[in-house]
Amino acid sequence: MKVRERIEELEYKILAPFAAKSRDAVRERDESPCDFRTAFQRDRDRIIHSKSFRRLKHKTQVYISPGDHYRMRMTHSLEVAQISRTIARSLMLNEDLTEAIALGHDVGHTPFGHSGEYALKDLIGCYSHNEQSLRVVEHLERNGQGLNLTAEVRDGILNHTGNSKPLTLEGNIVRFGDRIAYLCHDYDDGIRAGMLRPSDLPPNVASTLGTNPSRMITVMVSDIIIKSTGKKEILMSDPVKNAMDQLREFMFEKIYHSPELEPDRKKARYVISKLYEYFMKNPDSLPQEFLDREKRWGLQTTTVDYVAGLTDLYAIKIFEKLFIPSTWAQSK
Ligand SMILES: Nc1nc2c(ncn2[C@H]2C[C@H](O)[C@@H](COP(=O)(O)OP(=O)(O)OP(=O)(O)O)O2)c(=O)[nH]1
Repeated sequence: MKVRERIEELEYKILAPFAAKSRDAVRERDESPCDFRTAFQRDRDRIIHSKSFRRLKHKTQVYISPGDHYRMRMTHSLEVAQISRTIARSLMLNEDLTEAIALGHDVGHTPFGHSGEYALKDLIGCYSHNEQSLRVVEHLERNGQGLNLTAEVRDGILNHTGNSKPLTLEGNIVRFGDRIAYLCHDYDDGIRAGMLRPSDLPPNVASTLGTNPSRMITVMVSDIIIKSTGKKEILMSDPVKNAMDQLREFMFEKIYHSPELEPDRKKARYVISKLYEYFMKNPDSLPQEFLDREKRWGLQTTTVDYVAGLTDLYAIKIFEKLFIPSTWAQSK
């Protein structure tokens, strides 16, 4: 019996009845299974080895061009994976599936975080990073062939945010894991940036979740585990959910929509708009790989794919080269 088959059997013996089982997973296209790794382990590994995942290390979470101790999207994805895996393992759900969804959930994020996303939305009428993440793994990675992931992982990536919920409990864990991770690490980074103090927290947040970021994670994670054990749903108790919602409102006011960060957000939107407009007018300047895809997807989608895939650093570099040639000349 192969190692993978043994793990697949173990999943049936050990995991909760509602856990997703890797033996039942179906890929986009038929493919022979790996001898050692289950389908979900293999999906996780494919995501880790993808270019889009590597680029997350140079994509903004909240602060543009921050110091080394601030989170970028890569660190965010790792923290979402850590939090989500703890919850999955404690509930005897499929940890590998949870990890694959968590690591892949943001691969479609634009440069400059949500500012880049809003810029593209203004330009083309619709753009959602979760839909783009799915597009990346289905149609853009591996020179357009996609990663051929399982339906469970793709569903979790697509539905990690927004109104429709993932079909698996593992996907629903990542929805919570994402929020818990970003609220706590952005709060931590906000303190580091001198934009927040623990004493600024609304009293109900401080008394329910505490004021230390790691304590906040523990409170929310434990609450989900206690509330969801033996259930067919991923739940959070009302008091903790209310405190989490209040923390989110507080973070929007103090950080995500803060006037202090508006100049950076404005610059980011400007860079993205200029790049989009430039490549729409000069498609021949797109890299060959994208030009090849234009025939299938059309110019607008191809330009969006290119601009959305850029890292912050690379977007700035191209912007300077195209629009501020003197800066570009000096940097050479
Ligand atoms: N949701 C949201 N997040 C923002 C905004 N501006 C900055 N951020 C930051 C806060 C978090 O670090 C991160 C949240 O974005 P993500 O793509 O990680 O989460 P997502 O939009 O899927 O979360 P959600 O479903 O809204 O809780 O981006 C904004 O206008 N909306």
